[in-house]
Amino acid sequence: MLEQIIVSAEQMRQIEEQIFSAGMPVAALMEKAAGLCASRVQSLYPLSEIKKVGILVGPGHNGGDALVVARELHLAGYQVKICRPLSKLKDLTNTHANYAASLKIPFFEEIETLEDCELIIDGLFGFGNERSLEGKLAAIVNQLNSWSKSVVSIDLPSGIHTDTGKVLGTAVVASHTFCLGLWKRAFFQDQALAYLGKVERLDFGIPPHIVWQVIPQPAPVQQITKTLAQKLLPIPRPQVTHKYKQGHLLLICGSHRYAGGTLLTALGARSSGVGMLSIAVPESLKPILVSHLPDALTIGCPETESGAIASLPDLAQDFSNYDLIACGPGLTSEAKPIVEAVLKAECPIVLDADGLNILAQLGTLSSLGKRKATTVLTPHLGEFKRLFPDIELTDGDRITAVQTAAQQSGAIVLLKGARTAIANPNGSVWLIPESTPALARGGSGDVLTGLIGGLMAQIEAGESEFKEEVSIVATAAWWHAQAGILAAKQRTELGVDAHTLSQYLISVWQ
Ligand SMILES: NC(=O)C1=CN([C@@H]2O[C@H](COP(=O)(O)OP(=O)(O)OC[C@H]3O[C@@H](n4cnc5c(N)ncnc54)[C@H](O)[C@@H]3O)[C@@H](O)[C@H]2O)[C@@H](O)CC1
Ligand SMILES: Nc1ncnc2c1ncn2[C@@H]1O[C@H](COP(=O)(O)OP(=O)(O)O)[C@@H](O)[C@H]1O
Ligand SMILES: [K+]
Repeated sequence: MLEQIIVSAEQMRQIEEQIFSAGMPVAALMEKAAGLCASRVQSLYPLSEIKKVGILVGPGHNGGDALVVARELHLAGYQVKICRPLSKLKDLTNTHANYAASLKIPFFEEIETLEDCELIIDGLFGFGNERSLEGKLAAIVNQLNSWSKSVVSIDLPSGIHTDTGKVLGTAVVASHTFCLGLWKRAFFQDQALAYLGKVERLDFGIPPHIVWQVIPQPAPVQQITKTLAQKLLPIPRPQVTHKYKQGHLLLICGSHRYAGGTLLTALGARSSGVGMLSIAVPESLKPILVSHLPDALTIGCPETESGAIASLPDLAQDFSNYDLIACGPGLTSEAKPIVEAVLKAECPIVLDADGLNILAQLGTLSSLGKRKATTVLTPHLGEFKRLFPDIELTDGDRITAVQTAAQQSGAIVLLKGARTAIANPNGSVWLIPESTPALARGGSGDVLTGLIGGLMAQIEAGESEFKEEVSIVATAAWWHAQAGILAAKQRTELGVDAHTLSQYLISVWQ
């Protein structure tokens, strides 16, 4: 459960405070957290493989953690050296420094003394870091980065802002980061990814009731996990069911110019397992759709001169037949009347690509909250800026930006990126913990739109009471990312074209 929660620096500080005021000694908690760091370091970098470890110690409790690690590694037989650039230390950190010195672990002020070390432990700053690294400290970090050594950062790479993930002047480029206690927001911010390396959370035993004293339950910012995604999947299906009970999705997409995107959206939808898939496309695209998706009901629509959808025929006009409509990929800007009509539907809708661009032109964003059913918007950053020109990404903070966008628009907003973020109008946010740059390819977003539509349609049609749509959207995004990861593992990062991606979706669950 705690694995799912994502906190800000302020919330972590308050949780820590509650633990201390309940009687846990500060030094004991540090011993637990840093003790875990020390044993993880020993399993990742066993003494049989490396001997010399340099420890970078800052003035606060992050430095205290580093000194505990220094002590443990020294006692285990590693050759440990400490670089402590600042003389003034917090009391507890100072006590650990005195003990380490009594063990004859050498202390230095200059980072150069660590150059012959095979591994560096970065305990300069943790979640207390808010100011920019300047002067001597910046020089130390830059020197360390220039060596390209293995670096384990305790809690956060020093110099990374805990909430926004912004680089404060400069920051340590870690090979591993051990996040202590609870996941912090920076781990889900695109701009921090290049600094984090491999990440893991070290659970030092925070009592859940203390967490809930500080943050509301359910946690406003959470990550989607495999367990949760699996739980939200509409399987097993009931024994007695039929196709319309398993969700009827209407896709409205495509134009002469963008036939491929239509196919990819449809393939994404098909892989969701949706009971019935109807696809409204320009008439001339019908043969190609039918040849690739014989299982779908393809509805040919009258076309404009340039091959965009001009109007919707009866079959695609009576929206009451559908559990959900996904609309947008490949429409071109000519399909304005189509998007206007879709916005009037009484069922939930998903808008992507040209659907979003048209929505931005219509200027009706603020009326989405008045729709009877849920609206899901799935912009990448460019579309996001067009849709929400007033929302600034202050300090590059994508999490707050998407949260604001959902609250402003009354829609579920999914902001695509290396770490996709999904926000609900009530303020809650879901984050996708891992993905792959293999997905940075034309068409992978189309696959996602279809998948979200197909999965949501099944949930809408289903009998389950639990229909928290934002978590279904997050499940689809998690699934999409996992398919990318799996495909990249088997085919390299170059082998994950969008069509291949759609074929890998179901393998995620096999
Ligand atoms: N999560 C938890 O509950 C636990 C946290 N512990 C450790 O405690 C850390 C937080 O400790 P602190 O609150 O002491 O904070 P930090 O150790 O992150 O550092 C804060 C200190 O550095 C100074 N400082 C911050 N940025 C600076 C800059 N750019 N230039 C110069 N000085 C700067 C501050 O004035 C303050 O004195 C965590 O990251 C973690 O490593 C563990 O010891 C125990 C459990
Ligand atoms: N560096 C990256 N790491 C992980 N996922 C990425 C990365 N770049 C893009 N993606 C994912 O790929 C998809 C791209 O979607 P989009 O920009 O709409 O492309 P398209 O319109 O060509 O389909 C999104 O789901 C996004 O999250
Ligand atoms: K650190």
